[in-house]
Amino acid sequence: MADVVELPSRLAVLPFRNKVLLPGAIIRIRCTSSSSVKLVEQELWQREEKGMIGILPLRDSTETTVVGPMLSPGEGTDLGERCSKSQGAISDPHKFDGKSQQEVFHWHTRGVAARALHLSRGVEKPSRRVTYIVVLEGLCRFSVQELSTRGTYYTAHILPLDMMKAEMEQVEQHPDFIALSRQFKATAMELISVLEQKQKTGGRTKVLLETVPVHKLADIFVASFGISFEEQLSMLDSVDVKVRLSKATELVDRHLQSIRVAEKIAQKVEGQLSKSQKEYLLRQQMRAIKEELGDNDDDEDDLAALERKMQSAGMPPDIWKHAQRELRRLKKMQPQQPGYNSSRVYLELLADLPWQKADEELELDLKAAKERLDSEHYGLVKVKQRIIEYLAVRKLKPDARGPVLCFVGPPGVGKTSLASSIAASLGRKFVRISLGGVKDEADVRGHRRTYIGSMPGRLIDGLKRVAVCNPVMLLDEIDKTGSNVRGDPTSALLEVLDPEQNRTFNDQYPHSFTICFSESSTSFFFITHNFFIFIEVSLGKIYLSVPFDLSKVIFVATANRLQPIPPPLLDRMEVIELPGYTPEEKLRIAMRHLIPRVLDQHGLSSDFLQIPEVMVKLVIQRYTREAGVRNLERNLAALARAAAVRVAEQEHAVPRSKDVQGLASSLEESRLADGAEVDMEVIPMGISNHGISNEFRVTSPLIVDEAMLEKVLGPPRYGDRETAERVATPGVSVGLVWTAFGGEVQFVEAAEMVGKGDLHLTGQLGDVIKESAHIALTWVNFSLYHLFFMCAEQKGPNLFQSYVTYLIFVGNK
Ligand SMILES: Nc1ncnc2c1ncn2[C@@H]1O[C@H](COP(=O)(O)OP(=O)(O)OP(=O)(O)O)[C@@H](O)[C@H]1O
Repeated sequence: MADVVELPSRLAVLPFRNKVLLPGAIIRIRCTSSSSVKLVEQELWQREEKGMIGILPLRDSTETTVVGPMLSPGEGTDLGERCSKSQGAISDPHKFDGKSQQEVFHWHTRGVAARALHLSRGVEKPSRRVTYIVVLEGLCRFSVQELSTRGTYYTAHILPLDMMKAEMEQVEQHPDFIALSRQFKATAMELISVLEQKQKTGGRTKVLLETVPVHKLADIFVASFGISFEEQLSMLDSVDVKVRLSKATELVDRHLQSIRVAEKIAQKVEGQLSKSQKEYLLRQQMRAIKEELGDNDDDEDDLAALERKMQSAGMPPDIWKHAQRELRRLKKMQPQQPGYNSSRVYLELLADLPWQKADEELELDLKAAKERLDSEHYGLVKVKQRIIEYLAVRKLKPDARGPVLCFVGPPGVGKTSLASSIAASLGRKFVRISLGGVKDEADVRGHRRTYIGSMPGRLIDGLKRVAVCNPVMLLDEIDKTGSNVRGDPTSALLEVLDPEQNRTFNDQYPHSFTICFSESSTSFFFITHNFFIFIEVSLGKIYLSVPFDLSKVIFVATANRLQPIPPPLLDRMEVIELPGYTPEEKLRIAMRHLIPRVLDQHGLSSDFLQIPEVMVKLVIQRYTREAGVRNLERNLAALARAAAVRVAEQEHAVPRSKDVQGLASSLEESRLADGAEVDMEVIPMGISNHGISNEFRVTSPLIVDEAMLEKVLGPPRYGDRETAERVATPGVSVGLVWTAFGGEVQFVEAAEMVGKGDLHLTGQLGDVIKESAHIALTWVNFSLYHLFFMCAEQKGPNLFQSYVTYLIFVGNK
């Protein structure tokens, strides 16, 4: 950009309607009107050196205000070299062709000389009209002294307005100018930084700031952003560089502020947009997940469904209030928020608990109950009698505080099935809570709600499963609970069943259970006064108390042994012992109950399999050693499975009716005789599955014999011969022991070893047994014997005798 531009005294003038070209600005225009095409052609296109033209703003004459000297070139197309010094207006200077004469335009008296940087010529088809595209660069200001026409376009006699170099240098020294230019540059720099952040450009503009004289920069900056025509004109008229700088500073600053405000608004809008977009995206994802899970019921709002479920759960009013409070909290939470899930699970639990739902108790028919017990269980006369008494009391006083029955006996003696018979007699649902192996207190009490994956205790879970508040609840294997660092479940059960611990709650026999929620507790925990249970659950810092009426539940407990049950818990229950069965009783149970049940379970009947008494006896003697009948049942089931395979493997035949048989046989015969093709008659096989199963051709039932026993059950595991054989060995004696599995014969083996004369006892022996061995040794007064014991836990006086016998035997040998 040249510092000072030499201007001719006359320039062809291109009118800019409501537009200004400022010095330093570059503009690309398309010339289509005949006058401008002519101007470009003659002044720029046909010249060898780069031409220069004047750009003069032209204002629509909507008002009478005169901006500057006006020219009234008259009407018509060819104005010739006529010129006029009078001020006035022109009718559409672009339309010298005389097409429109209505509009009046006012020429501005100051313009900008412009140099063509680029020219391109085009011919429109099919009119063959010539057009030009011109890239112009604004050079310097001029004032119009005189305007005249040359052919179809205007020319102007002009005077340059820019200062000469020396003059400019002088102004540049002026403190006002220095201050103004500093201020302008600072504002311009700020604008550049803002634009840089937005558009990541601005490097080039910064260079301009350092290299281009500041009075030119003012024009360049103002020209680069949109301002009103009036402002553009005012900028054009600012010939004084100080005025120009201050105006430019003002305009740049205003532009800067407007960018900042726009940015703020944009950020706000963008924030709102991105939030709503995020929500939209999440909802879309949620919908997709639901669809994937097959849970695409969009209309069903989860929480609304939960609320409906809670409403229909029949909670007592105070619990309903508490649940509503919790639901309100949940509604305010985001699903991703910690605690949302546990809160939700908790409410689901409250909604699922059978607060009021109870099975209607049948009118208790004691005779029917007795018959049922007899039909389902062999023997157990005293036990059945006690159950009938229990039921009779309940019949007379349904809300009577009855004891918790506890069936104690070896495995497989019918404890569970007796409890289930009680439920059936009362017409109530039966739920079994297995306490075997429960070592964590939280298993019974439930987990803290603050614990991720927390669950209610087994009792509450059982109630949820059975979905009625008056089931018969079997606390199975109550003696099998152990303790560890996480607490003692037995103590929790004690709180459930021991009235002594909760005397403060109710001296009378209470009829409601309470679940309390407290932070102090480790989890759900039960404090009971008979049927009062308090379950404590932590809920952050909020203490809650939710009572649950469990008075309608009938508790029955089972245990294999009495010893592990803590005396206070034992006191709370009425123990009914089931000592186990003799072989004869087992035989009766097998013949009357087990075999029919096993056959039925395997889809068989006595037509397919028969197990004679003598074989059952053998199974009892040789394949089982138990107080109950569980293994016996298992062995019988193995025989039934073997028989089922055999029957299923047998070829089955669909019996033919007499007619069909006759027809078929005649067809078969004729076919065989002639060797010709026979039209086959298709007989529809409308036979149900049941029908087919009855069509097995059973020639004769399978009768279990000794060979089959060995084939199916393997070689005998226990035998009479074993005892005789073993005691024939020197140093082996027989002792009687009683374990959880019933009475058993155990072998005691002593062996003499070379050594110092110590007594070594091997195996897992209890203190009583160890003591017996030492007493025996002292008594016999022998020095060194080694005993081998084959049982794990044994006791009883007979072992002592065995030791003595064989210590003497070994010593005398
Ligand atoms: N006296 C009996 N009459 C008929 N069937 C019996 C008798 N005693 C036990 N049974 C049967 O033996 C099987 C095992 O009984 P059950 O499961 O009730 O034993 P349990 O004493 O509860 O054992 P565990 O202590 O292992 O739980 C059941 O099929 C049951 O019907």
